[in-house]
Amino acid sequence: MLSTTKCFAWRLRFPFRLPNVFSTSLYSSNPAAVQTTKHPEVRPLEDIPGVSGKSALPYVGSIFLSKSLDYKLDDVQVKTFCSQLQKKFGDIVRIRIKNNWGVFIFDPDLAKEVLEIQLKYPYRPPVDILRVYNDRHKLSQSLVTLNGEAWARLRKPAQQLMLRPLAVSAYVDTLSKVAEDFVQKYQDGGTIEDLRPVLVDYATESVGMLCFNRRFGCMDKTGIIDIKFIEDIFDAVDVDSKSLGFKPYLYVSTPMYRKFKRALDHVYSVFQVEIKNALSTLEKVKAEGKLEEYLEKPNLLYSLLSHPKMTPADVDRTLLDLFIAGIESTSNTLSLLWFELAKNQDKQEKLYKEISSVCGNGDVTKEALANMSYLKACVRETMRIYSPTSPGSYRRFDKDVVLGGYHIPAGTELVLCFQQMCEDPRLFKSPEKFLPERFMRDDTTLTEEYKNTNPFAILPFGFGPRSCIGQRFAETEMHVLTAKFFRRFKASLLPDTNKTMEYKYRTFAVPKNAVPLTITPRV
Ligand code: HEM
Repeated sequence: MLSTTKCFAWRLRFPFRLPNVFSTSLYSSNPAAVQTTKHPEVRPLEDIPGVSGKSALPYVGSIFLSKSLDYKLDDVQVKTFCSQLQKKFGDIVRIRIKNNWGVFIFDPDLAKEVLEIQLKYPYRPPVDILRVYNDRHKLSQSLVTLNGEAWARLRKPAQQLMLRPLAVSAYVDTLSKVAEDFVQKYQDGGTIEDLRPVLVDYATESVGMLCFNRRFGCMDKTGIIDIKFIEDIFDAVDVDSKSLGFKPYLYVSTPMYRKFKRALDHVYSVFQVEIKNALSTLEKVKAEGKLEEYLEKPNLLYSLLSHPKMTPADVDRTLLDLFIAGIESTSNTLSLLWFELAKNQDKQEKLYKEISSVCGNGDVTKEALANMSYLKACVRETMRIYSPTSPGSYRRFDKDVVLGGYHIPAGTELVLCFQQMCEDPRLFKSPEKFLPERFMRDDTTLTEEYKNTNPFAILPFGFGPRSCIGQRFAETEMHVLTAKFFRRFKASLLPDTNKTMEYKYRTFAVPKNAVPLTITPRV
């Protein structure tokens, strides 16, 4: 029998915490709006298959529901919980979330309907512990702690720079040298004891370049950022996200908050120095009349500072968000991708052939990457097998809407379970297999039934105005390094390595155990 704490825990393992739903004012549906959406064919929310009886009671319903499902509290419990909901009720499920209703969606066409509802300011629950830290230190809030107009004001300038198509070529230039240094480190081959930490170093070095146009020295351990602190930040965010809404750190200094504060103080102090140095370099090159030449290289910091609507404080907070979000995400996805490539030697060979034929004797350029469709399919397939976040995306509308013929009152919490969709054999044939070919239109090795995938079943970076702002950077970072590395080395798992990857969620999917790799230089 699960304890009450455990029963609640599923609710708190979402990558981005659900909001405090005790505030009824947020959730009371507007009767006028209900009327406008009513239609003879539109059925009420209560008709959505889901909980009844005690499990439908406000506040305590989720306890009864959890008891009625056979799920175990483990690191992938949100996944287990969602799978059980789907098994029991179907592809659209209504459950109680505190005093509100939550609707879980397992059908890509319904997910599409949700995502296509235009919202100027899509809401996402803020990263609370960071919000509190900022308040306490009288710092401005940032992308991950803001919503509404305040969020949009910060998002717009950063998005213009980071997600425009031209950004990719700038990123290739930025990242190529970092990736080359990574590959050089292993030029003689040998064994990498654990992939994750070395890829964390690469990701930190890369995102340091994005933010400050300078090398931090993470890959040769002379770095000014102590990576341990980044992990402490994610640990604390993770613990906070399981806190059942009880936040003692709001009143007393808890060990968890102290850990978070110590880590963020460190990162923030490095940032202060970096920003100061970057500004004095700019002053210097301006005084020397070399600004134009200096800015030939992409310079996010300068571009954000020059934006008329960004204050220096906004810039500093935006860069900090990018820096922190940018490390755990790509390093873990890369670890999982390389594990799959080492496990599936035939796929690795196919990738090697693509890289060699596209690059010839030349470098991995932007043009070359544009022609590496198998590489991109490998990354996509990795994110299908190991959904980077669990269970998927979250939406909440401030007006009533109709979805799949059901009336959804304003404030209902909608959870789009992409993780389950990605593992659904109706949507992806043989979902347990690593088959990048399913995303290759021109490939003839798989039959059409493998390839008939619905794009709304796999959205690892989210969708729409609030999707991942780092998507292009992250993809380029993974593509450049993977192309350079697998062109140079053949990688295999050690003979006693478990072929089933065990992983957990710490906001992002993280391998539970060390991932060792043997690498042999290709001649
Ligand atoms: C494999 C790599 C990555 C994955 C899978 C990923 C995934 C996501 C997802 C799912 C979201 C939330 C989208 C939503 O709520 O609809 C998000 C938001 C965000 N990501 Fe990423 N991300 C990755 C890499 C990065 C990188 C490299 C950066 C920074 C350079 C970054 C910065 C951010 C930021 C700042 C947000 C919040 C955006 C906002 O609220 O406006 N991410 N990411």
